[in-house]
Amino acid sequence: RRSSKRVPPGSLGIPIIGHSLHLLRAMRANTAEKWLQQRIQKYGPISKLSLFGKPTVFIYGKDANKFVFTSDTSTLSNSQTQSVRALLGDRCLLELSGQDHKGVRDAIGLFLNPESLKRYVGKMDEEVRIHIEMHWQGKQEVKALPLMKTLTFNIICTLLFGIERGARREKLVDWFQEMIEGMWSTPINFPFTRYNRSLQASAGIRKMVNDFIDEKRLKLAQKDATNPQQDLITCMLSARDENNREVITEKEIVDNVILVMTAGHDTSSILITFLIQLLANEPSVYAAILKVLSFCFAEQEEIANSKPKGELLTWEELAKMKYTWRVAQETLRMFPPIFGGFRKAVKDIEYDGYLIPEGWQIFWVTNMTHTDNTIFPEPSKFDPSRFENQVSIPPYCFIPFGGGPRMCPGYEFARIETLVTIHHLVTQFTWELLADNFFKRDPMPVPTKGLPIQIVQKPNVTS
Ligand code: HEM
Repeated sequence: RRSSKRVPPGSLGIPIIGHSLHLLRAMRANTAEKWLQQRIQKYGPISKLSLFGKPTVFIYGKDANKFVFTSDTSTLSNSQTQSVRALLGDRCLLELSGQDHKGVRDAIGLFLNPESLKRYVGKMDEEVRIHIEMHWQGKQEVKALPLMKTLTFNIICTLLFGIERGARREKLVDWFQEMIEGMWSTPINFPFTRYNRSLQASAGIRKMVNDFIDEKRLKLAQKDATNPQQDLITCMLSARDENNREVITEKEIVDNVILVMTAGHDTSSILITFLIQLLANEPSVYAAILKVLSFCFAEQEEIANSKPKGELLTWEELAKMKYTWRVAQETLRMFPPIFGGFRKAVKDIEYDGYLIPEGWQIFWVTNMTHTDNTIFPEPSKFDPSRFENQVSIPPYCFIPFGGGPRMCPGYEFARIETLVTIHHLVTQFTWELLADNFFKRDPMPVPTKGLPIQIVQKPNVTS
């Protein structure tokens, strides 16, 4: 029986196209928040529209976030756009629910829980040092965004998947960039469309990941892998039920390798890029930031000076980088890499006096609570001290990593790679911006020119 409630106000727009082009255009012009604010003014806090071919309800605010992140699978399921599903695969975590979701998430979590991550800090540090030696030292100008993408991709390849440096890794990174570019595109599959190029890149990645799986399977059979949990692929291959049958199918391994690589490198690279932008040595432009920069520098310098030159960072030292992490959190508040996401109503839902019909999408947006001045006073001011007392921030209001059972499992991983990278950058270099700091959302926020910076290496560097 249908509820007597009515669906939220708004219009579903032109069939198929709906409001997707409006939203994508606003994101590219960096006016998506304004576009949504106009909807709120016109229709109120809950309204209907049509996005990526589906009727959708846009909701925002603390209660809306709580509803999205904590509703169980009998009410809401995860929902991706058609292009995301086609590119990442229908057995990746984003598509799974209930026990299927839990099983795969537990396997991935084996690598991403803080206990395991403690072991990775030194390796992560090595990767960052190699990267700085190859791409920063001896240079006067660099482009931060592409470099951070290379760094975070290399970290994931080495640490999580044990994929060695070389031609294959480089091919893989090219395909990833190509695939990601079409992820939020209109799914029109004709030769030369963005979506078509992404699909081709995704097929290339799939083939390569299948080859990695074959190699790791062989090593496992030869008992070469003394520690079956040494990388994520080997671990998923080793997972067995009581009858010694593989628990995770080969397709699930492929889909989730692609998901973790996508979710894990683009997001962190954007966070670090925005941190580099904020910590630029531009006192005339960023007088307020100068204080942040000097606090951050003092914290990192103290850690660098407390240890012998060349010694790798430790988990305990990362725990001391409290101020730097607050700067990163404030960066995530103002420039969340993930703009928002979708869930699907599994049944007719009554929400806030309205009916959300079964099958409709629900669109949640990070920025709307991050820039709400009742939660974060003076939201356009960059102020890391907001995070000094974490409990003062109400639950479900700071949501760069989502929340609830689907909350980003890579949170700690991202924290470690951000802190290690910023440690080396601020203790070894100063930098100035070489272009304006305008950015667009594509769909993640990216500085339009890739953030070119002029760098100066500090004398007597302690690294
Ligand atoms: C600054 C860095 C990062 C940000 C801002 C971020 C943000 C997010 C967000 C908003 C979600 C969706 C949550 C939801 O739908 O409720 C998510 C999911 C996910 N993230 Fe991250 N992420 C980051 C880094 C990482 C890293 C480093 C990894 C892996 C190494 C990772 C792996 C994943 C996975 C696998 C999911 C899907 C979880 C699920 O559906 O159960 N992320 N992330």
